[in-house]
Amino acid sequence: MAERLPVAVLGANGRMGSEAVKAVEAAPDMELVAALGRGDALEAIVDAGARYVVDLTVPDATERNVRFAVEHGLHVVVGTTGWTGERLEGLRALLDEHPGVGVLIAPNFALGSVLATAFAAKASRYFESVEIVELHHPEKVDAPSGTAVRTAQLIAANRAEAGLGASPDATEKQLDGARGADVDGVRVHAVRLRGLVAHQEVLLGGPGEQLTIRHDSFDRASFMPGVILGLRAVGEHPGLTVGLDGYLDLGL
Ligand SMILES: NC(=O)C1=CN([C@@H]2O[C@H](COP(=O)(O)OP(=O)(O)OC[C@H]3O[C@@H](n4cnc5c(N)ncnc54)[C@H](OP(=O)(O)O)[C@@H]3O)[C@@H](O)[C@H]2O)C=CC1
Ligand SMILES: O=C(O)C1=N[C@H](C(=O)O)C[C@H](O)C1
Repeated sequence: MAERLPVAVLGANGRMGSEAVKAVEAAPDMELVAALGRGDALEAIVDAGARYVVDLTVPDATERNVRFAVEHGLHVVVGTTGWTGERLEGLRALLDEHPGVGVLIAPNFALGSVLATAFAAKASRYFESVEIVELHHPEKVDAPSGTAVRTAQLIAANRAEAGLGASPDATEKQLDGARGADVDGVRVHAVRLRGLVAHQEVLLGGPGEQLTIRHDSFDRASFMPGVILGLRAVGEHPGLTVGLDGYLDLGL
């Protein structure tokens, strides 16, 4: 039998990390060799013989964790949010110094969400107006969600390619925040509501019509196939990949 992938999970006591621990333990081709929480020394993942790391921590910790893993030659699958353009550039430069190491930064591991984002980006060039509403559980510490930021960036890039600019908006007076956040010219609205897990709607409007592209994660189990897929593929994709779609042939 082939050697099992030795995996360490960071953020192992969190909502996502605890699910990832179970998913790795259940994967026949993987072995969970370390499960670290806040305050545990990162050296433990090296001592445990991990070759793959999953980071599901907090925006303030993820950059340090990922850089540590890359510097030690470990492949990393990252679900944590907070990866600004500047952080990504820094990581790209570090990866150039460590050829062969792969990092996947996946704003969303749910296949339906990855598809919804891809569909929305494609559709956005055919509609005059587009706005994003993301809806999450009230424990979420960041807004807007990483998924919404990524969706807005891809929409803006697709619209720019098609020669389209920002959606029309005659607003002259507003209460602060009433029109949401501006991400690359796309308005993003964040809802935090008890009972929700992770949801997103992209609203596309044209004369006399609306297309809504909605995805719902009702349970964190929805993210686990993507985490496992990422772990199986990351070693075959040296350098930085942003978005699980980078490992999927979506044909879009
Ligand atoms: N890509 C995707 O598909 C998804 C991504 N996410 C993202 O994943 C991240 C985690 O979300 P969630 O699980 O809900 O958050 P939680 O707050 O439940 O979990 C975060 C965990 O990280 C721990 N932690 C903090 N700092 C460190 C550190 N330096 N080393 C190790 N562990 C640390 C925390 O410890 P303590 O409990 O002691 O504070 C906590 O247990 C968020 O950024 C979220 O947006 C969430 C869902 C899906
Ligand atoms: O914090 C969460 O819960 C989620 N975070 C990710 C994000 O910010 O996009 C992914 C998903 O939306 C759940």
